[in-house]
Amino acid sequence: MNKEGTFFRLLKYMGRYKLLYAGLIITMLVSIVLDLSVAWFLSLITNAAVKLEVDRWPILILMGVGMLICISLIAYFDTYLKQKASLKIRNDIRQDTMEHALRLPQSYYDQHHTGDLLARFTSDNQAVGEASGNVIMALLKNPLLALCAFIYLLSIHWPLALITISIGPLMILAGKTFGEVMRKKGIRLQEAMGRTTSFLQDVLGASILYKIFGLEKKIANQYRQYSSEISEIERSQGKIQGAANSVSQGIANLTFIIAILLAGFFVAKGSLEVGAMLAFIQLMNYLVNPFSALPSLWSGMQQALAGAERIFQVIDFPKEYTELPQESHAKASFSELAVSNVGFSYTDSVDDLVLRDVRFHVYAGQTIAIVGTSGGGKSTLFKLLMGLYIPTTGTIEIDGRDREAIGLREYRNYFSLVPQESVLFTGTIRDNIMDGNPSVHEEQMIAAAKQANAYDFIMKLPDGFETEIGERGSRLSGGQKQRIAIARAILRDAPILLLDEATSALDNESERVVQDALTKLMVGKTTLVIAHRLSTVQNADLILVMENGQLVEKGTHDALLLAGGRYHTLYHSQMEKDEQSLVLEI
Ligand SMILES: Nc1ncnc2c1ncn2[C@@H]1O[C@H](COP(=O)(O)OP(=O)(O)OP(=O)(O)O)[C@@H](O)[C@H]1O
Repeated sequence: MNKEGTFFRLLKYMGRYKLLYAGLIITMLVSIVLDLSVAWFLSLITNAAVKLEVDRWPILILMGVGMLICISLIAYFDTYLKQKASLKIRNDIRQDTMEHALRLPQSYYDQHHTGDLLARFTSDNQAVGEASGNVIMALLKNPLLALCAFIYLLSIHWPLALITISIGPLMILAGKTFGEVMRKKGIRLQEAMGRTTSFLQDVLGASILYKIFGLEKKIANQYRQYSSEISEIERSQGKIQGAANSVSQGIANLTFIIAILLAGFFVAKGSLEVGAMLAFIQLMNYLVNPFSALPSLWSGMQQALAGAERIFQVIDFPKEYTELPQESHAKASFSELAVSNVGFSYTDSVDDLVLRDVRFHVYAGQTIAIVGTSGGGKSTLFKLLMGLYIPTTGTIEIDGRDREAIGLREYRNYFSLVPQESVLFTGTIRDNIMDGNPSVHEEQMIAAAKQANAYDFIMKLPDGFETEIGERGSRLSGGQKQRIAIARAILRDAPILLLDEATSALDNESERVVQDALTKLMVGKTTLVIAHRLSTVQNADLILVMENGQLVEKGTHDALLLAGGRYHTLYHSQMEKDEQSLVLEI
């Protein structure tokens, strides 16, 4: 997107608050009038002093006090309204970004680091907020104030006014030159911020890992590099800002000196009053200052546009749903899941397929086990079943209808998932269980916890169901987290259950309790289970053996053993390993 496009999109957000901006324009106009009246007031005082008109002082004092009060009031309203506009726009953009983020396809999250996404919610959002309040209003006010001051100057002494205005084109040129460089630096800075946030998120969320592996020094060095990169860009931004200020101040001071020398000369020649000269000097401030502020304002705007561009990249990424889905309700039942000729590539290229010609049927109430070597495509198949990715070739149909015909949200309502390591949200145990179905009653929630073998341990916690579980459940053991996730899945009550090696990360005792909870969860459901331990899948109605993205065998445990193929080899090599480890343990 070009920067004009970005700017107009930002303007649309501002357009939502027309009244607020109308108020800001009014305060801006009043403040311009007040600024100019200060010049006029100066000339009144000076002329009264030169002409020894002492009797005019009471009225002049009253006028001065009146102007001071007005200036203070306007300054208050101006700051308040700018702040309000900026906060409202930041809030709107934040919410739009979130609504889009929630509808982004899984492929976005696989390709982007969440830390980078976070930076777009925070530092980019802040830059945009600054631009839509202070910066844009200053960019409007400054040229207008300069124009009004110029017209006033013309009425005082036109040759002097023309000399003074010559500063304008020079300042605009400086503003454009420095602004463009600042924009590029701005983009680099925001990207570096994104990288650093990603790094911090990884590291701070894995304190155990760096402590155990002694990675502190390595991480500190890496962070030094990230931090130095930010400092380096900020330093060079500082240099550009410094150069912009110095050039603009230089031009401003030069114009100022020339104009004052000439004004003094005209006063000495008697063609200009002393009061007019003072007013002239004050007006010159209003002409020169806005122009000298222009380069840095322009570069601030460019930086904000760089931030806005990064936010709009998220908002423009093709999303899964047009509307934010409503609270989802699991489907009551289903009859048949048909996977036909499914091929899939993460890169959308048929040369890069990680699944090839996968086909099988699952009927209501069956338990299907998916086994095979690492990297064979088991988890990818689950992602396709859950509608996180679309098959590159072939179809997945539930009761004769595919994902598109059913509608994505409704399609996902057929499924419930218990992954290898369950993801819980920061909050209480109750919040996490109720995520399965927020509309159930207390008794149903407790029953689900009991069925998931979680009730006893929850009751032993000081706050029971109200216990805060820490970041992603960090205050719970692996087995406890799995049991909370199972209680959540019980409440969801979806007809198809996907178990992705749900007990593989647990020790024997914990595995037994969780497996028991899973068995209860599986009652009356259709279950697809990814399993590494072949001993756990012997009772499955159908076992699918996957290798290199293909279904190399399928059948029951007994049939596959009899067939003496891949499953037979896998099974026996695992049995041997188990026996060896048993001997070692003894
Ligand atoms: N998001 C992704 N982007 C690109 N390639 C991926 C992605 N996820 C997985 N892959 C690749 O797809 C292939 C299948 O991976 P998948 O995770 O489905 O295997 P798996 O059978 O579940 O393995 P494991 O048993 O080790 O978990 C692998 O070659 C993997 O590198």
